[in-house]
Amino acid sequence: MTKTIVIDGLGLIGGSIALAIRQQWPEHKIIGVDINHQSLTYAKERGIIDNGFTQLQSYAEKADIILLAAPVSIIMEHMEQLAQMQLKPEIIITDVGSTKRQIMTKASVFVDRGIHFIGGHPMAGSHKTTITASRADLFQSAYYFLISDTLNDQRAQKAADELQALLSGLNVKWQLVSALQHDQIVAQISHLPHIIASGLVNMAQNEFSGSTLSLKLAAGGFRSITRIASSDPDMWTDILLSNRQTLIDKIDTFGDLLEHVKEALHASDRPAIRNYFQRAKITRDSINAQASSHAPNFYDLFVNIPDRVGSVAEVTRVLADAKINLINIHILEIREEINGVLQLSFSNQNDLADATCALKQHGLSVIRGE
Ligand SMILES: NC(=O)c1ccc[n+]([C@@H]2O[C@H](COP(=O)([O-])OP(=O)(O)OC[C@H]3O[C@@H](n4cnc5c(N)ncnc54)[C@H](O)[C@@H]3O)[C@@H](O)[C@H]2O)c1
Ligand SMILES: O=C(O)C(=O)C[C@]1(C(=O)O)C=C[C@@H](O)C=C1
Repeated sequence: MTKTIVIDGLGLIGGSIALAIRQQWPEHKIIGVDINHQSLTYAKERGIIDNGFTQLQSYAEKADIILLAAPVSIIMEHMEQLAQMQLKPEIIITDVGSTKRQIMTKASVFVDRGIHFIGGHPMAGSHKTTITASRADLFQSAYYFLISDTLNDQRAQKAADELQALLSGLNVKWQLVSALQHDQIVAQISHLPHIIASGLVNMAQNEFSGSTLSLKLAAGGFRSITRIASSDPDMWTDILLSNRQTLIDKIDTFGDLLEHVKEALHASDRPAIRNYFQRAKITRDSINAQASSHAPNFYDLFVNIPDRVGSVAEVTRVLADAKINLINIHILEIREEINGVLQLSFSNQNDLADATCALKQHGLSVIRGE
Protein backbone atom coordinates (compact mmCIF):
# COMPACT_ATOMS: atom_id res chain seq x y z
CA MET A 1 0.00 0.00 0.00
CA THR A 2 1.32 3.45 -0.89
CA LYS A 3 2.25 5.43 2.20
CA THR A 4 2.86 9.10 2.83
CA ILE A 5 6.05 9.62 4.78
CA VAL A 6 6.94 13.00 6.21
CA ILE A 7 10.60 13.55 7.04
CA ASP A 8 11.02 16.56 9.30
CA GLY A 9 14.62 17.78 9.15
CA LEU A 10 16.04 16.90 5.76
CA GLY A 11 19.72 16.92 6.65
CA LEU A 12 22.39 14.22 6.66
CA ILE A 13 20.26 11.67 8.54
CA GLY A 14 16.79 12.61 7.25
CA GLY A 15 18.16 12.81 3.69
CA SER A 16 19.96 9.46 3.93
CA ILE A 17 16.83 7.74 5.25
CA ALA A 18 14.76 9.38 2.49
CA LEU A 19 17.21 8.08 -0.13
CA ALA A 20 17.11 4.54 1.26
CA ILE A 21 13.29 4.50 1.42
CA ARG A 22 13.08 5.95 -2.10
CA GLN A 23 15.36 3.20 -3.43
CA GLN A 24 13.43 0.38 -1.81
CA TRP A 25 9.85 1.72 -1.97
CA PRO A 26 9.57 4.02 -5.01
CA GLU A 27 5.76 3.92 -4.73
CA HIS A 28 5.72 5.73 -1.36
CA LYS A 29 5.23 9.48 -1.25
CA ILE A 30 8.03 11.26 0.61
CA ILE A 31 7.46 14.78 1.89
CA GLY A 32 10.39 16.76 3.22
CA VAL A 33 10.09 19.46 5.85
CA ASP A 34 13.00 21.78 6.54
CA ILE A 35 13.52 25.42 7.43
CA ASN A 36 16.30 25.47 4.85
CA HIS A 37 14.82 26.13 1.39
CA GLN A 38 18.02 25.06 -0.35
CA SER A 39 17.80 21.58 1.19
CA LEU A 40 14.23 21.20 -0.04
CA THR A 41 15.15 22.34 -3.55
CA TYR A 42 18.18 20.05 -3.61
CA ALA A 43 16.06 17.06 -2.54
CA LYS A 44 13.23 17.82 -4.94
CA GLU A 45 15.50 18.34 -7.93
CA ARG A 46 17.08 14.94 -7.31
CA GLY A 47 13.77 13.16 -6.78
CA ILE A 48 14.63 12.34 -3.15
CA ILE A 49 11.31 13.87 -2.07
CA ASP A 50 8.04 14.42 -3.90
CA ASN A 51 7.41 17.75 -2.29
CA GLY A 52 8.88 20.01 0.37
CA PHE A 53 7.56 22.43 2.99
CA THR A 54 9.10 24.68 5.59
CA GLN A 55 6.37 23.99 8.17
CA LEU A 56 5.54 20.62 9.68
CA GLN A 57 1.86 21.66 9.91
CA SER A 58 1.62 21.78 6.11
CA TYR A 59 1.48 18.00 5.66
CA ALA A 60 1.51 16.26 9.06
CA GLU A 61 -2.22 15.54 9.06
CA LYS A 62 -1.93 13.52 5.82
CA ALA A 63 1.04 11.46 7.00
CA ASP A 64 1.07 7.72 7.67
CA ILE A 65 4.56 7.98 9.10
CA ILE A 66 6.44 10.99 10.45
CA LEU A 67 10.18 10.74 11.00
CA LEU A 68 11.61 13.53 13.14
CA ALA A 69 15.21 14.14 12.08
CA ALA A 70 16.00 17.71 13.14
CA PRO A 71 18.31 18.52 16.11
CA VAL A 72 17.11 17.12 19.46
CA SER A 73 15.65 20.38 20.83
CA ILE A 74 13.60 20.83 17.62
CA ILE A 75 12.41 17.21 17.71
CA MET A 76 10.96 17.90 21.15
CA GLU A 77 9.35 21.19 20.08
CA HIS A 78 7.79 19.44 17.09
CA MET A 79 6.48 16.60 19.25
CA GLU A 80 4.55 19.23 21.24
CA GLN A 81 3.19 20.73 18.01
CA LEU A 82 2.18 17.35 16.59
CA ALA A 83 0.30 16.50 19.76
CA GLN A 84 -2.00 19.47 19.02
CA MET A 85 -2.83 18.35 15.45
CA GLN A 86 -5.48 16.04 14.02
CA LEU A 87 -3.31 13.13 12.95
CA LYS A 88 -4.33 9.88 11.25
CA PRO A 89 -5.35 7.39 13.97
CA GLU A 90 -2.82 4.73 12.95
CA ILE A 91 0.04 7.15 12.30
CA ILE A 92 3.52 6.12 13.41
CA ILE A 93 5.77 8.88 14.70
CA THR A 94 9.43 8.13 15.14
CA ASP A 95 12.65 10.07 15.60
CA VAL A 96 16.41 9.68 15.10
CA GLY A 97 17.65 11.96 17.89
CA SER A 98 21.00 11.13 19.46
CA THR A 99 19.60 11.15 23.01
CA LYS A 100 16.48 9.38 24.13
CA ARG A 101 15.47 9.98 27.76
CA GLN A 102 14.04 13.48 27.31
CA ILE A 103 12.41 12.55 24.02
CA MET A 104 10.78 9.44 25.48
CA THR A 105 9.48 11.46 28.44
CA LYS A 106 7.97 13.93 25.98
CA ALA A 107 6.39 10.98 24.11
CA SER A 108 3.71 10.79 26.80
CA VAL A 109 1.90 13.50 24.79
CA PHE A 110 1.23 10.82 22.15
CA VAL A 111 0.86 7.75 24.30
CA ASP A 112 -1.96 9.51 26.23
CA ARG A 113 -3.81 9.92 22.89
CA GLY A 114 -3.18 6.35 21.69
CA ILE A 115 -0.73 7.51 19.01
CA HIS A 116 2.30 5.33 18.30
CA PHE A 117 5.62 6.95 19.09
CA ILE A 118 8.71 4.84 18.53
CA GLY A 119 12.02 6.28 19.66
CA GLY A 120 14.92 5.40 17.38
CA HIS A 121 18.57 6.24 16.81
CA PRO A 122 20.76 4.97 13.98
CA MET A 123 24.35 4.57 15.22
CA ALA A 124 26.04 5.88 12.13
CA GLY A 125 26.62 9.32 10.79
CA SER A 126 29.32 11.75 9.94
CA HIS A 127 30.93 15.01 10.98
CA LYS A 128 29.41 16.39 7.75
CA THR A 129 25.94 17.88 7.81
CA THR A 130 23.07 18.75 5.47
CA ILE A 131 21.39 16.74 2.74
CA THR A 132 24.34 17.22 0.39
CA ALA A 133 26.30 14.72 2.54
CA SER A 134 23.48 12.14 2.64
CA ARG A 135 23.87 8.64 1.20
CA ALA A 136 21.46 5.72 0.82
CA ASP A 137 24.11 3.37 2.28
CA LEU A 138 25.06 5.56 5.26
CA PHE A 139 23.65 3.04 7.74
CA GLN A 140 24.82 -0.17 6.03
CA SER A 141 25.58 -2.75 8.78
CA ALA A 142 25.30 -0.13 11.55
CA TYR A 143 23.28 -0.64 14.72
CA TYR A 144 19.92 1.11 14.96
CA PHE A 145 18.54 1.52 18.49
CA LEU A 146 14.81 1.12 19.01
CA ILE A 147 13.60 2.28 22.40
CA SER A 148 11.58 -0.25 24.35
CA ASP A 149 9.82 2.25 26.65
CA THR A 150 6.75 2.63 24.39
CA LEU A 151 6.83 -0.87 22.87
CA ASN A 152 4.83 -2.43 25.65
CA ASP A 153 1.81 -4.00 23.93
CA GLN A 154 0.96 -5.92 20.77
CA ARG A 155 -0.35 -2.86 18.95
CA ALA A 156 2.88 -0.96 19.59
CA GLN A 157 4.92 -4.00 18.59
CA LYS A 158 2.99 -4.20 15.30
CA ALA A 159 3.80 -0.53 14.65
CA ALA A 160 7.48 -1.24 15.35
CA ASP A 161 7.39 -4.16 12.89
CA GLU A 162 5.91 -1.83 10.28
CA LEU A 163 8.62 0.77 10.89
CA GLN A 164 11.36 -1.86 10.67
CA ALA A 165 9.92 -3.13 7.39
CA LEU A 166 9.84 0.40 5.99
CA LEU A 167 13.47 0.94 6.98
CA SER A 168 14.69 -2.54 5.99
CA GLY A 169 16.58 -1.04 3.03
CA LEU A 170 18.91 0.69 5.49
CA ASN A 171 20.40 -2.77 6.21
CA VAL A 172 20.89 -2.04 9.88
CA LYS A 173 21.12 -4.30 12.90
CA TRP A 174 18.24 -3.50 15.23
CA GLN A 175 18.98 -3.16 18.93
CA LEU A 176 16.23 -2.84 21.51
CA VAL A 177 17.16 -0.87 24.65
CA SER A 178 15.43 1.34 27.21
CA ALA A 179 15.87 5.11 26.98
CA LEU A 180 17.93 5.04 30.18
CA GLN A 181 20.26 2.31 28.88
CA HIS A 182 20.53 4.10 25.55
CA ASP A 183 21.67 7.40 27.02
CA GLN A 184 24.24 5.67 29.22
CA ILE A 185 25.62 3.67 26.30
CA VAL A 186 25.90 6.59 23.89
CA ALA A 187 27.34 8.88 26.58
CA GLN A 188 30.27 6.44 26.70
CA ILE A 189 30.74 5.57 23.04
CA SER A 190 29.64 8.74 21.29
CA HIS A 191 29.15 11.82 23.48
CA LEU A 192 32.26 11.63 25.70
CA PRO A 193 34.47 10.93 22.63
CA HIS A 194 33.09 14.09 20.97
CA ILE A 195 33.85 16.14 24.09
CA ILE A 196 37.39 14.75 24.21
CA ALA A 197 38.04 15.21 20.47
CA SER A 198 37.01 18.86 20.62
CA GLY A 199 39.03 19.33 23.82
CA LEU A 200 42.15 17.99 22.12
CA VAL A 201 41.69 20.35 19.20
CA ASN A 202 41.07 23.35 21.47
CA MET A 203 44.07 22.47 23.63
CA ALA A 204 46.38 22.04 20.63
CA GLN A 205 45.14 25.30 19.16
CA ASN A 206 45.99 27.09 22.43
CA GLU A 207 49.43 25.48 22.50
CA PHE A 208 50.25 26.60 18.98
CA SER A 209 48.87 30.14 19.26
CA GLY A 210 51.58 32.70 18.76
CA SER A 211 53.89 30.08 17.22
CA THR A 212 54.99 29.75 13.62
CA LEU A 213 54.33 26.02 13.91
CA SER A 214 50.77 24.87 13.46
CA LEU A 215 48.31 22.05 13.67
CA LYS A 216 49.07 21.22 10.04
CA LEU A 217 51.97 19.23 11.49
CA ALA A 218 49.53 16.74 12.96
CA ALA A 219 49.73 13.29 11.43
CA GLY A 220 47.31 10.34 11.34
CA GLY A 221 46.99 9.91 15.09
CA PHE A 222 45.72 13.39 15.84
CA ARG A 223 43.66 13.52 12.67
CA SER A 224 41.84 10.25 13.30
CA ILE A 225 41.05 10.91 16.96
CA THR A 226 39.81 14.45 16.18
CA ARG A 227 37.83 13.92 12.94
CA ILE A 228 34.58 14.23 14.88
CA ALA A 229 35.60 17.66 16.23
CA SER A 230 34.45 18.93 12.81
CA SER A 231 30.84 18.01 13.67
CA ASP A 232 28.06 20.58 13.91
CA PRO A 233 28.35 22.67 17.14
CA ASP A 234 24.59 23.32 17.43
CA MET A 235 23.71 19.66 17.08
CA TRP A 236 26.28 18.71 19.74
CA THR A 237 25.17 21.43 22.15
CA ASP A 238 21.67 19.93 21.99
CA ILE A 239 23.03 16.43 22.53
CA LEU A 240 25.13 17.36 25.57
CA LEU A 241 22.35 19.36 27.20
CA SER A 242 19.92 16.47 26.81
CA ASN A 243 22.27 13.97 28.48
CA ARG A 244 23.74 16.22 31.16
CA GLN A 245 24.02 14.17 34.33
CA THR A 246 25.31 11.03 32.61
CA LEU A 247 27.98 13.11 30.90
CA ILE A 248 29.00 14.87 34.10
CA ASP A 249 29.57 11.41 35.62
CA LYS A 250 31.47 10.19 32.53
CA ILE A 251 33.74 13.25 32.58
CA ASP A 252 34.53 12.53 36.27
CA THR A 253 35.42 8.92 35.46
CA PHE A 254 37.58 9.95 32.53
CA GLY A 255 39.32 12.50 34.78
CA ASP A 256 40.09 9.68 37.26
CA LEU A 257 41.58 7.65 34.43
CA LEU A 258 43.84 10.50 33.35
CA GLU A 259 44.79 11.02 36.98
CA HIS A 260 45.83 7.37 37.13
CA VAL A 261 48.11 7.84 34.07
CA LYS A 262 49.53 10.99 35.66
CA GLU A 263 50.32 9.13 38.88
CA ALA A 264 52.00 6.34 36.91
CA LEU A 265 54.13 8.97 35.15
CA HIS A 266 55.07 10.62 38.45
CA ALA A 267 56.16 7.22 39.76
CA SER A 268 57.81 6.18 36.44
CA ASP A 269 55.62 3.07 36.81
CA ARG A 270 56.40 1.27 33.55
CA PRO A 271 54.06 -1.75 34.12
CA ALA A 272 51.11 0.54 34.93
CA ILE A 273 51.70 2.64 31.80
CA ARG A 274 52.13 -0.42 29.61
CA ASN A 275 49.01 -2.00 31.09
CA TYR A 276 47.01 1.14 30.24
CA PHE A 277 47.91 0.77 26.55
CA GLN A 278 47.81 -3.03 26.48
CA ARG A 279 44.24 -3.29 27.85
CA ALA A 280 43.04 -0.71 25.34
CA LYS A 281 44.80 -2.41 22.43
CA ILE A 282 43.24 -5.81 23.16
CA THR A 283 39.76 -4.29 23.40
CA ARG A 284 40.15 -2.02 20.36
CA ASP A 285 41.55 -4.84 18.21
CA SER A 286 38.54 -6.99 19.06
CA ILE A 287 35.89 -4.49 17.90
CA ASN A 288 35.96 -5.35 14.21
CA ALA A 289 36.04 -9.06 14.92
CA GLN A 290 33.05 -8.75 17.28
CA ALA A 291 31.09 -6.79 14.69
CA SER A 292 31.39 -9.54 12.18
CA SER A 293 29.97 -12.88 13.09
CA HIS A 294 28.35 -13.63 9.72
CA ALA A 295 28.60 -17.06 8.14
CA PRO A 296 30.41 -18.89 10.93
CA ASN A 297 30.63 -22.05 8.77
CA PHE A 298 32.85 -20.36 6.24
CA TYR A 299 36.51 -19.49 6.37
CA ASP A 300 36.51 -15.74 6.80
CA LEU A 301 39.09 -13.03 6.82
CA PHE A 302 38.83 -9.31 7.43
CA VAL A 303 40.75 -6.75 5.49
CA ASN A 304 41.16 -3.03 6.07
CA ILE A 305 40.47 -0.99 2.98
CA PRO A 306 41.16 2.70 2.48
CA ASP A 307 38.27 5.09 1.78
CA ARG A 308 38.95 5.66 -1.91
CA VAL A 309 37.23 4.81 -5.14
CA GLY A 310 38.11 1.31 -6.35
CA SER A 311 39.46 -0.11 -3.09
CA VAL A 312 36.90 -2.97 -3.01
CA ALA A 313 37.64 -3.74 -6.67
CA GLU A 314 41.36 -3.81 -5.86
CA VAL A 315 40.78 -6.56 -3.27
CA THR A 316 38.68 -8.69 -5.63
CA ARG A 317 41.24 -8.20 -8.44
CA VAL A 318 44.09 -9.44 -6.22
CA LEU A 319 42.05 -12.57 -5.44
CA ALA A 320 41.05 -13.09 -9.09
CA ASP A 321 44.69 -12.72 -10.23
CA ALA A 322 45.70 -15.35 -7.66
CA LYS A 323 42.80 -17.57 -8.92
CA ILE A 324 41.28 -17.77 -5.46
CA ASN A 325 37.56 -18.47 -5.29
CA LEU A 326 35.78 -15.94 -3.11
CA ILE A 327 32.34 -17.15 -2.05
CA ASN A 328 31.07 -14.07 -0.22
CA ILE A 329 32.04 -10.47 0.33
CA HIS A 330 30.51 -8.20 2.90
CA ILE A 331 31.28 -4.53 3.57
CA LEU A 332 31.20 -4.20 7.34
CA GLU A 333 32.03 -0.56 7.52
CA ILE A 334 33.10 2.08 5.10
CA ARG A 335 32.72 5.64 6.13
CA GLU A 336 34.19 8.72 4.54
CA GLU A 337 37.73 9.46 5.62
CA ILE A 338 37.99 6.28 7.66
CA ASN A 339 39.26 2.92 6.58
CA GLY A 340 36.57 0.40 5.89
CA VAL A 341 36.51 -3.28 6.71
CA LEU A 342 35.66 -6.05 4.25
CA GLN A 343 34.65 -9.51 5.36
CA LEU A 344 35.70 -12.12 2.80
CA SER A 345 34.45 -15.70 2.95
CA PHE A 346 36.17 -18.72 1.41
CA SER A 347 35.13 -22.34 1.19
CA ASN A 348 38.24 -23.93 2.69
CA GLN A 349 41.34 -23.35 4.76
CA ASN A 350 43.71 -23.40 1.76
CA ASP A 351 41.87 -20.60 -0.05
CA LEU A 352 41.79 -18.60 3.16
CA ALA A 353 45.55 -18.97 3.68
CA ASP A 354 46.32 -18.18 0.00
CA ALA A 355 44.09 -15.12 0.07
CA THR A 356 45.69 -13.83 3.27
CA CYS A 357 49.10 -14.24 1.67
CA ALA A 358 48.13 -12.58 -1.64
CA LEU A 359 46.45 -9.61 0.05
CA LYS A 360 49.38 -9.07 2.41
CA GLN A 361 51.83 -9.23 -0.48
CA HIS A 362 49.76 -6.57 -2.17
CA GLY A 363 50.30 -4.34 0.88
CA LEU A 364 46.76 -4.69 2.24
CA SER A 365 46.22 -4.96 5.97
CA VAL A 366 44.57 -8.26 6.88
CA ILE A 367 42.99 -8.19 10.31
CA ARG A 368 42.24 -11.88 10.77
CA GLY A 369 42.77 -14.93 8.61
CA GLU A 370 45.05 -17.98 8.18
N1 LIG B 1 25.17 13.38 12.40
C1 LIG B 1 25.18 12.19 12.97
O1 LIG B 1 26.22 11.54 12.97
C2 LIG B 1 23.91 11.66 13.58
C3 LIG B 1 23.76 10.27 13.70
C4 LIG B 1 22.58 9.77 14.26
C5 LIG B 1 21.59 10.64 14.68
N2 LIG B 1 21.78 11.97 14.57
C6 LIG B 1 20.68 12.86 15.00
O2 LIG B 1 19.93 13.12 13.81
C7 LIG B 1 19.38 14.42 13.86
C8 LIG B 1 19.80 15.19 12.62
O3 LIG B 1 21.19 15.25 12.53
P1 LIG B 1 21.93 15.49 11.13
O4 LIG B 1 23.31 15.00 11.30
O5 LIG B 1 21.08 15.00 10.02
O6 LIG B 1 21.99 17.07 11.12
P2 LIG B 1 21.87 18.06 9.86
O7 LIG B 1 22.30 19.39 10.38
O8 LIG B 1 22.54 17.49 8.68
O9 LIG B 1 20.31 18.08 9.58
C9 LIG B 1 19.37 18.67 10.42
C10 LIG B 1 18.34 19.32 9.53
O10 LIG B 1 17.29 19.84 10.37
C11 LIG B 1 16.90 21.06 9.81
N3 LIG B 1 16.18 21.87 10.79
C12 LIG B 1 16.69 22.63 11.77
N4 LIG B 1 15.69 23.24 12.42
C13 LIG B 1 14.53 22.84 11.83
C14 LIG B 1 13.17 23.15 12.05
N5 LIG B 1 12.78 23.98 13.03
N6 LIG B 1 12.25 22.55 11.26
C15 LIG B 1 12.63 21.72 10.25
N7 LIG B 1 13.91 21.42 9.99
C16 LIG B 1 14.85 21.95 10.78
C17 LIG B 1 18.19 21.70 9.32
O11 LIG B 1 17.95 22.74 8.38
C18 LIG B 1 18.90 20.51 8.72
O12 LIG B 1 18.61 20.34 7.35
C19 LIG B 1 19.86 15.05 15.17
O13 LIG B 1 18.83 14.90 16.13
C20 LIG B 1 21.05 14.21 15.56
O14 LIG B 1 21.21 14.19 16.95
C21 LIG B 1 22.90 12.50 14.00
O1 LIG C 1 30.89 9.20 12.49
C1 LIG C 1 30.64 10.28 13.02
O2 LIG C 1 31.08 11.34 12.62
C2 LIG C 1 29.75 10.32 14.19
O3 LIG C 1 30.00 11.11 15.04
C3 LIG C 1 28.58 9.46 14.24
C4 LIG C 1 27.92 9.36 15.59
C5 LIG C 1 28.93 8.78 16.60
O4 LIG C 1 29.22 9.41 17.60
O5 LIG C 1 29.40 7.67 16.35
C6 LIG C 1 27.44 10.68 16.04
C7 LIG C 1 26.26 10.89 16.61
C8 LIG C 1 25.21 9.92 16.55
O6 LIG C 1 24.18 10.08 17.36
C9 LIG C 1 25.60 8.62 16.10
C10 LIG C 1 26.78 8.41 15.50
